[in-house]
Amino acid sequence: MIFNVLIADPLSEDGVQPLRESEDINIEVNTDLTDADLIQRIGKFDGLIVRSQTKVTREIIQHADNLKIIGRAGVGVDNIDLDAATERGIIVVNAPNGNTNSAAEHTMAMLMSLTRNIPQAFNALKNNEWNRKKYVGVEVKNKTLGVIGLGRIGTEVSSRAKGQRLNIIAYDPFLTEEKADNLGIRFGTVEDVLREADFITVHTPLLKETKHLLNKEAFQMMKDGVQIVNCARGGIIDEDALYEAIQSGKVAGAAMDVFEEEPFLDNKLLELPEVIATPHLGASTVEAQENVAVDVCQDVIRFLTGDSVRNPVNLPSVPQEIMYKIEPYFMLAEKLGNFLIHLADEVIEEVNIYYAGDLNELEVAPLTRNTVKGLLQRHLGDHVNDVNALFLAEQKGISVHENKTSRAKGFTNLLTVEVKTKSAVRSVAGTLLNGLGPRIVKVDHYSVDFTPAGHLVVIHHQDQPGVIGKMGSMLARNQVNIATMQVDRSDIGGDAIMMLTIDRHPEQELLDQLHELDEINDVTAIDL
Ligand SMILES: NC(=O)c1ccc[n+]([C@@H]2O[C@H](COP(=O)([O-])OP(=O)(O)OC[C@H]3O[C@@H](n4cnc5c(N)ncnc54)[C@H](O)[C@@H]3O)[C@@H](O)[C@H]2O)c1
Ligand SMILES: O=C(O)[C@H](O)COP(=O)(O)O
Repeated sequence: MIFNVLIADPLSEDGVQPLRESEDINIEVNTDLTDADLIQRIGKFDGLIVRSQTKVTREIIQHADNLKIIGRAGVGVDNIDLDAATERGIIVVNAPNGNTNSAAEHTMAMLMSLTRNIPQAFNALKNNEWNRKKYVGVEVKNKTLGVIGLGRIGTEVSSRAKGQRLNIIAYDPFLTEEKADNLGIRFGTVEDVLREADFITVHTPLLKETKHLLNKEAFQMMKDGVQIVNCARGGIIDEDALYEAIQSGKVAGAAMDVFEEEPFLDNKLLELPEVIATPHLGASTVEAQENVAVDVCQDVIRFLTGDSVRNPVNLPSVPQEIMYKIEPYFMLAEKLGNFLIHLADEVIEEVNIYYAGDLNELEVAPLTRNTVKGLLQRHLGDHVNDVNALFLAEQKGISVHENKTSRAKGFTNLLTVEVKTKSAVRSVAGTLLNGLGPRIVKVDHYSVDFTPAGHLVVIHHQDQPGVIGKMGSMLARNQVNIATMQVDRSDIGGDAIMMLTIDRHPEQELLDQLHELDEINDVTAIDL
């Protein structure tokens, strides 16, 4: 199968080259598409790669009938409707590390330009104005830099700012006093940062909680003459409030790389001499663009050719060394889900997944997604995948729980899936046998041992002499060959199970005839 990938924003050729060379992928580079063009054309693409310019809206995603992956060559994914992508089972990947250094360097350049009026002075000079008095700046040494958001870029900025002898106070919901001590910075609340800093730089994503984080009230809390830097995302600062704070003299200046509306042109902030700005250039270096293009294109290739991705945004990221250990269990998890859904006659309300033995030691979230995918596939078909399995389960009112235990009842690893419906609890357990692949070893409380593949028949019957013979003759009369067979019972003469693997799909009529036998309570055919 050949996959079509659209590159909708300019990307470094270093990243694009491997896509071009891939035998499995056809690329189209078209960086001039309007929203309407995209809506019209997106249907034929399996992959879409963008930077921050293209807005991948819900409407575009709704028209993306074949889209499997959206790659963002950069960090921020606020230009992509993640919920819409997840709901449609489209994986979103980004390139979170490739531009950290460039963004941190740009932040420092902006801070230093701001404090020394470099852009304004240069501009004046260009206009033949030699004015040394007007452009007197301030030193940063021994002043306090407030950092809001101490992730990759915030941390890099802090370490560079320490080199400028700035004292750092930072707030991040994941920052502890201990971590701050190790970084040689001070830990504070947002209010501490706002009150104590001489310069404030924001490095958070744009989220509901960070939208207008720096607003009128925040500016009021700040020191008089504070200077602000935003090289993260437009919208973290309320631009109207900033304008007023500068006009009132509360804020002495601002350096902005990102804006609420981009492109940022004809904006009143640009009329203020205290504001310096760049057109979203934080990641615009040769090195950063090579890095992010390579990272995102590699992930797109990996995904489309069946490998696991390194930087998923709408799936928890699992380190390679852990992925390597759990990947062999993927098929087992999915098959157990596929099998079990056939035993549940009513609407599933709850799924419990028990990880035992070796599995107890592993990060099992991807296995849970595969199990749920297997369960939902019977009714939702290909619409369900790793990305949306848990979302769809939640949407259908099914609660999913993971449980871990070291006791694997004689197996080195045991994966048990249990579903609860209004009136029943059904379960199946499987293991991965060295060299033999996945095996199902328990159906409800019965012990069995079969490969979860091919045409399976589960028969619940009464443990009486002659049942197996009757069943065998009936299949023989219908030209159905039995490949493997397992029998187990709860007690002598009590409820029992037969697990058959047969060589072809059985007709419903045959299943009905089996069911009509007095000793047989239930017959379920399952094709895996
Ligand atoms: N200007 C550019 O060209 C450019 C380049 C790269 C990245 N960026 C942007 O810079 C920002 C940071 O990128 P990063 O790679 O460091 O991301 P990151 O995920 O490593 O760090 C973001 C940090 O913000 C913190 N955070 C979240 N909510 C917060 C809140 N309410 N208050 C304080 N902290 C909060 C998170 O805990 C996290 O540590 C993003 O918005 C990204 O899109 C811009
Ligand atoms: O979030 C990012 O990575 C930056 O904002 C860079 O955006 P860009 O790819 O459009 O330069």
